[in-house]
Amino acid sequence: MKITVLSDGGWGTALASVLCDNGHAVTLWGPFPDYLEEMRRTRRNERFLKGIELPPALVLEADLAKACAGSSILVLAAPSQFMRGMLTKLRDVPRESDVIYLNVAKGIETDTCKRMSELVAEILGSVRYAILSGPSHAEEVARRVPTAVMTASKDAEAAMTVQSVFMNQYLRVYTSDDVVGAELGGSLKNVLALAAGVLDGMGMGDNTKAALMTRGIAEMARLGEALGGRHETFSGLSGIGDLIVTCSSRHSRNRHVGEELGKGRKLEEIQREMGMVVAEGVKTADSAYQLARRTNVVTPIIDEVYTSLYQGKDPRQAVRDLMLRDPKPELPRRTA
Ligand SMILES: NC(=O)C1=CN([C@@H]2O[C@H](COP(=O)(O)OP(=O)(O)OC[C@H]3O[C@@H](n4cnc5c(N)ncnc54)[C@H](O)[C@@H]3O)[C@@H](O)[C@H]2O)C=CC1
Ligand SMILES: O=C(CO)COP(=O)(O)O
Repeated sequence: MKITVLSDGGWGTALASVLCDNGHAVTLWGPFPDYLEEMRRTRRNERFLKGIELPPALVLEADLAKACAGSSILVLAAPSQFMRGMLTKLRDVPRESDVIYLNVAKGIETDTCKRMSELVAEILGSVRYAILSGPSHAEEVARRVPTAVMTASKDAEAAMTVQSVFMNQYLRVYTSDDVVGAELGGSLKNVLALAAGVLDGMGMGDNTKAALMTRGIAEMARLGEALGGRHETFSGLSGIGDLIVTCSSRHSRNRHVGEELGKGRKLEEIQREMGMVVAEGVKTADSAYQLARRTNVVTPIIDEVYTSLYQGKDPRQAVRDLMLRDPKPELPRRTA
């Protein structure tokens, strides 16, 4: 099958390698032709996925129309804040009529607060859409470390196609029909990963991290359900699974940003140091905060991340305020 991966970040590159391993004809497109040329010369993507050799069969193509021609799956691998621009370019390019758009980004557009499926529908209309999500750092998938993810689509056939195309001995893929839950799980966990990093940076303990993750998933599920996701999805790979990996992994960019903030550094300086590498949670904290206001869902941790990032609140004060919220039961009391 011809499959095109749109955007040359770490994740797009790792997934392109999986697809090459699985014997597909894979093309990788990137937004910067000069950088694509450098990758073609070195057969590496040192900017976004260090130390990994690109598969010999992987085609690198700077022309979007050529890259997409004849493809059965277009993997949308741009960070979410660049997705609108990429989809707008894609609209003007000839594509197969039954092509599957597989989003692998984990974020919510700022200003509009749109999930990626909403953005695809707005720009491309009613098309076959699926999302791939779950605990999966590019650095490990590219090294063929056993990993499990899920793909969600309203179109059962599309989900099964994605499953069969990506699945192999080191990548296990489950299917689901909960697109909203999967999109929100993958996006909201990045905001909590920032908080987890802040705790690391401040030198807090394992108890604190476990409390954050447990109360964090409750918050994600509450907001996710209010926005149309299924509660059970947040107990799965795209919920608690991804939250665990992102809050604890040395590979996580979001946890890294949080850790530097927790050491007292400024956000602008940390992001400048990361260059073009993206930590989605920074923007998603804003969208998540807005979505919680719209739905009247109580999201104390997301709110503290938002005020620490955007209103200059001291993260130590944020932790104190979370600890001293009104006492509550963990679960509502059983009446019978
Ligand atoms: N890296 C990972 O392990 C995983 C990442 N994801 C998600 O995949 C999406 C892409 O992330 P990564 O591949 O990690 O990105 P990255 O941080 O490795 O690379 C940044 C990407 O943004 C593009 N870019 C930079 N400036 C741009 C601009 N001005 N206009 C258009 N494109 C621009 C770059 O070409 C590159 O493709 C994100 O939503 C991320 O949350 C999901 C699962 C795993
Ligand atoms: O989504 C991811 C792993 O599943 C990547 O997380 P980071 O963006 O924090 O690196």
